[in-house]
Amino acid sequence: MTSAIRTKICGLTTADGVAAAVDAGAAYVGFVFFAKSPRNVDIETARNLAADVPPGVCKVALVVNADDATLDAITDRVPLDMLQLHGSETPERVSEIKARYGLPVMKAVGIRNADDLTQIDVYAEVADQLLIDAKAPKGADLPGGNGLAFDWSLLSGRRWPRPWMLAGGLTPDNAMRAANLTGANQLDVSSGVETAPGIKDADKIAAFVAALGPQPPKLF
Ligand SMILES: O=C(O)c1ccccc1NCC(=O)[C@H](O)[C@H](O)COP(=O)(O)O
Repeated sequence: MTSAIRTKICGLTTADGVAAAVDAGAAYVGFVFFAKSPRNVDIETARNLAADVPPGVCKVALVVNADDATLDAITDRVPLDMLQLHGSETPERVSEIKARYGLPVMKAVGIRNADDLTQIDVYAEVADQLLIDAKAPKGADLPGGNGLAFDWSLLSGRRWPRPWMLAGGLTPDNAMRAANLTGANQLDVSSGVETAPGIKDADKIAAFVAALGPQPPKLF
């Protein structure tokens, strides 16, 4: 039985959403910088939201194939604890970003079938943490945040030399089962705690975190 599971509430866009995540006991809060996303925030909004996050909760900026100018602008203005790379960033680019910004980097790896698992090993060499997510459907507008799960049994019994979190289609109802099946001790959720794309729901956030029991101390 898995216990002591940290949660990341991703795609927060309002002060109420941030407060709901913090009050529920989330270990991470995520801000999405991706224009096509219904969860996209601009830099000033993210700066204001981040200012409300107490110490001990990890503030994560999610970017997709961002160039240095974009990352410079975000990191200059927003007080952050981690960068999440959710595009097709190469291992070399992950290392470059780690060195340039001095922040821990979490690399998202998309999984559809067993062949995709090799990418986890590749990125475990360079990233500080991994986010193992469902691979977006071909032609999807968003590389993540699609509310889709992958076959969790693919991860059963596997271990990696880096901290990692599970994502993709998680909800208050399936979160504990997903953790038990995969061995994940960190879970990330976005759509599963929303009433509509981009609209977070405080009750669903509380239910998601509560479903996993007390939150352990932060890792980053
Ligand atoms: O959430 C988005 O809109 C998004 C946009 C572009 C890249 C990634 C995005 N989300 C990534 C996340 O970290 C999500 O929390 C993760 O994919 C799980 O999403 P969901 O299945 O909706 O819970």
